Amino acid sequence: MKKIVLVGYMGSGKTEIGKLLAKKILFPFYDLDFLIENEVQKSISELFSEKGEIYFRRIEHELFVKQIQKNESYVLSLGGGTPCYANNHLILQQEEVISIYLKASVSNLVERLSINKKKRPLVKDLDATEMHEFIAKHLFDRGFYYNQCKHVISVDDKSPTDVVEEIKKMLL
Ligand SMILES: Nc1ncnc2c1ncn2[C@@H]1O[C@H](COP(=O)(O)OP(=O)(O)O)[C@@H](O)[C@H]1O
Ligand SMILES: O=C(O)C1=C[C@@H](OP(=O)(O)O)[C@@H](O)[C@H](O)C1
Ligand SMILES: [Mg+2]
Repeated sequence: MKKIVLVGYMGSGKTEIGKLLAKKILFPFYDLDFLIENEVQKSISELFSEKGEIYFRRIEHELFVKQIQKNESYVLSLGGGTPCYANNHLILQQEEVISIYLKASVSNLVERLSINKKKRPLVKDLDATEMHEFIAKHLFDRGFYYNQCKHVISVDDKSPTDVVEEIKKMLL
């Protein structure tokens, strides 16, 4: 059984690459944000604005634990903050979990997040300069958790397909 778990900052490509990877290796695909939205019947943005981040992190932890307890192979894309709260990073150390950190540079993240930041409450109100400063510090703070992953793949200047092929080779 292989539980392939994608980790990384907002905009690193967890959702897009997870979906593509699952399709390529014929695994079920789960996205933790989607599981949360389905559970509470609200968007992530609505959840943050109506219930606040602490409530979001509780739901995020509960659904992460529930998903990781499923005895099946799958690809699971986390949210950018998942490993950083409620000791969730310790779950990534479980034997059947193949955790992969999709590592992106600050400039690449700013470029990608600027395309569609409205759905990301933590950066939706930042301009390009503010976003660069915010992400640089946030990425530094979160590096400890992201680097607990068993594998690290740089995603800078690589297409989603390139990254998926690299992950497939690594899984062999
Ligand atoms: N390797 C890549 N190269 C270029 N753009 C990418 C790549 N991976 C993802 N993207 C784009 O970056 C944005 C964020 O991707 P997404 O999968 O939502 O990231 P995450 O789930 O990590 O926040 C989307 O617009 C997506 O199309
Ligand atoms: O970095 C974070 O704390 C968050 C990342 C988001 O997921 P993506 O990384 O898929 O955007 C989502 O869980 C929420 O906006 C919080
Ligand atoms: Mg995502």
